Amino acid sequence: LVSLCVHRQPCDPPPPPPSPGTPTQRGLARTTHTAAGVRALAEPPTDAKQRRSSQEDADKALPVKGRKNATSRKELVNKTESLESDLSKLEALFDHPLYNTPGPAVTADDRLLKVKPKVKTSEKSSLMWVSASQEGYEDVAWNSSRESHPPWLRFHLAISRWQLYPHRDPNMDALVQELATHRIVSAVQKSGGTQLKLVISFPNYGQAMFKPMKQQRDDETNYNLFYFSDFERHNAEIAAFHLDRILGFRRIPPVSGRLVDVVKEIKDVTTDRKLARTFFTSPVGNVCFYGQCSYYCSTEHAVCGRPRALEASLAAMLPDLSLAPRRSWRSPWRRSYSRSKLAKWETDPDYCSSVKKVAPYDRGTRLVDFMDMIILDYLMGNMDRHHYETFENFGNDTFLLHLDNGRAFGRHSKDEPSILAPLKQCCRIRRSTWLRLLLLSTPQYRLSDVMRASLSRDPLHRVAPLLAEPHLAALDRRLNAVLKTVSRCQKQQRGEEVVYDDLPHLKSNSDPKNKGI
Ligand SMILES: Nc1ncnc2c1ncn2[C@@H]1O[C@H](COP(=O)(O)OP(=O)(O)OP(=O)(O)O)[C@@H](O)[C@H]1O
Ligand SMILES: [Mn+2]
Repeated sequence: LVSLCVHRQPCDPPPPPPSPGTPTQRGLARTTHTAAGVRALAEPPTDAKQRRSSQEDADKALPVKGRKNATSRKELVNKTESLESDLSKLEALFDHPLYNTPGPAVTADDRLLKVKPKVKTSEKSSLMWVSASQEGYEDVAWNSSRESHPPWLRFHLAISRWQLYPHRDPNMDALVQELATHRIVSAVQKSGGTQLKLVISFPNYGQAMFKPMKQQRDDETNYNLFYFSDFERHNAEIAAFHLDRILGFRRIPPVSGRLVDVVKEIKDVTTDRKLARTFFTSPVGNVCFYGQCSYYCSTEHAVCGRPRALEASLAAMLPDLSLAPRRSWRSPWRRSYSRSKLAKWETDPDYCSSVKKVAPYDRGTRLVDFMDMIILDYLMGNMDRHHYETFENFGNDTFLLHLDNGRAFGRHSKDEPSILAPLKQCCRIRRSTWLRLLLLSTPQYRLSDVMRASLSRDPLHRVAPLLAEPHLAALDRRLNAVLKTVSRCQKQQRGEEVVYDDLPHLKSNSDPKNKGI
């Protein structure tokens, strides 16, 4: 006990409320991290937990400290070695030709935003952004040279018709670093949507979409909940970005995890009075807030710091709608969002043939782009893709934005076959996607290993792995199910090609038996 007190950090939580507590207390205790330490001891140790636990968790094992430490060191070495091997798999994956084949040439019309030179040639600078400096914001002196642009602006200027950012984007580290560490000068609620989220601003005028941690990372979604009642997960937003990049899509805006001080970085800087009014201190001394939204914005559903530190996901903001309007498309395989009714696609096995006849699914790559999206959703168990968006400027010939992934990674013990219905019914897949999936099913590039490696780079990995091992194992299992679906399609081929050939020059590698591609 003495040792526990000595090692307690000032930011450690106060003890959990007495059990069972009032419903509100129970809810608050759940949203704080008080249960995490206890659970961590029951789980197999991981490298991150080992590092973090050296003080707090090892203290709890005092009587057998010496012996425990010896085992821990060995396990730590093993874990470090296996993470290093996963990281080299990830590097090798991203070096693979399937990630480095040149895409279609990008012309000026294929850029989302254009830097227009000033009309008056008499002026010295070809372009200057000039801002009336506001409190907390930096004075801006960017010109048309790329070097002077902050990471968020480079991100915006690099968005093309085909992807949000290039493979091995030289701007990625700086952009993610900005999300993870830059000073927060403002935080206001984002209107629209069902659950609480904030728009965060940085001194260089960059912005991020903030989603708070609402439940423990490895809490499985209750089986009796309809998917549309599930809480969003901050770690799902983070993991979805990593998965989308590993699949080679690059259609999710970059996301970083961050531990935010809810007082200093939200309450003290917000100009949103409606938000500020919802802050309170919980019975166990944690600072909580709940904001205003159409669901789950009440004291019972507050998000709480520990006592002020709150885990959150911060997604890079897309260019403002006034500069780059987006079009929202209703998914043809949308769920009925009713507790009793089924949607047409659930009862009509020939549903795809009618979809294929109507624009925009009747030409171009829209149908196979849609298949890419549902494959991503199946792998991460996201049933909430009722709509998707595209950039209006690009018309119908463009990639689909995979926004809003907060309801993914809710269950690892169950796979949801209905998410794959479009693939089963249409039997169509891009060759490049299919080949990358085959690659990710081989031991050299195993999906779970490269995901573990990629996620280990997120700042919140230090607190605990972003995805628990059962979620990573589920990715491999689901990947096999996707590949089986494609094989089944090929066997029952009815005169129509299953594989959409977007890589004619890689045709020789398309034999599924040739897995070592
Ligand atoms: N990174 C981003 N940059 C700009 N806008 C975004 C970004 N991510 C999401 N949005 C926009 O904000 C809207 C709401 O975000 P999101 O869908 O993630 O919230 P939500 O509360 O889960 O919404 P819903 O309840 O409708 O599912 C989206 O429809 C999208 O248009
Ligand atoms: Mn949502």
